[in-house]
Amino acid sequence: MKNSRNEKRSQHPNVETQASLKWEKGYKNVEVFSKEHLAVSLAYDVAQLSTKFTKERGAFTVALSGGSLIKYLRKLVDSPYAETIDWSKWHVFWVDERVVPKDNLESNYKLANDGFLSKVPIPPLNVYSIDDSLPPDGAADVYETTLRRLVTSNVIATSTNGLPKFDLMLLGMGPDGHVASLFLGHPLLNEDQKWISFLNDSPKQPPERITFTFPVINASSNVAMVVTREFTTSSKDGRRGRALEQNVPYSSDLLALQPSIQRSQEQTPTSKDLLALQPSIQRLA
Ligand SMILES: O=C(O)[C@H](O)[C@@H](O)[C@H](O)[C@H](O)COP(=O)(O)O
Repeated sequence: MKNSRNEKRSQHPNVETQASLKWEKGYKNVEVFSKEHLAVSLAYDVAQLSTKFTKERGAFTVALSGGSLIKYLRKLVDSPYAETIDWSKWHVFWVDERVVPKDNLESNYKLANDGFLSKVPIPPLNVYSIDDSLPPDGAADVYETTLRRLVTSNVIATSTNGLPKFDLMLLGMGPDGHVASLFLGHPLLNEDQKWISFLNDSPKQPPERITFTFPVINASSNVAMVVTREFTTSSKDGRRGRALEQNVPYSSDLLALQPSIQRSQEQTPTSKDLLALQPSIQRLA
């Protein structure tokens, strides 16, 4: 996210800007936070974007991932954001979802609803969960149809190449470098026609999922990768270790993730780079 934001953040009384570190290698868009400061800064940034897009477009489209991201949204449900954000303009989506009933503990919808959505007044019709009565292929098709309808009605903006352009995507990154449900070596990494695809063989449980594809992720106006875990360098089958040693081949995809990175023509971090951040993260945690 942009450098000027740090100045703005420092005007906010709750934000301790000195608690974040810029990574020495000079990736302008990578910041390392203590866990508490991450939650404070994330809330501040999301609120800023909510105000901007609500004013510009009359809507704010946010796509969530699962994982630990949800607990780092916790400051948004407190004062001042609970009262100042225009929640009625929010439209919430999932970048990936496990194809399980919505009340199942594995459901990303349930995770987000319990930890965040149930605590803020977003209109229920603006929360786009999957149809959990369908198998993965059907659920993916229905979700894509919903996105197309919302693009047509301009609730979701459109990129110059006709893709849905979400105002904000909040992504995590798994220990093997996966984002959304796009896993290293999986054929779905190359999907460039569908907006939403499905898999029955996710290496991470549960196996049945739907996921945004890379073209849709890369078309987003803003992407925040909220990475709070340690990356493993070895696993029983050695797969994770190899992924990290090979500098996970997401680099070009990640390069496209943030328009600001593209503009500055800087290198963007891969999973291996994020692994190198761990000492700093541990220092601040
Ligand atoms: O459905 C899922 O499995 C999650 O959406 C997953 O893709 C998650 O975002 C990453 O694994 C990061 O998870 P952590 O933030 O917990 O590391």
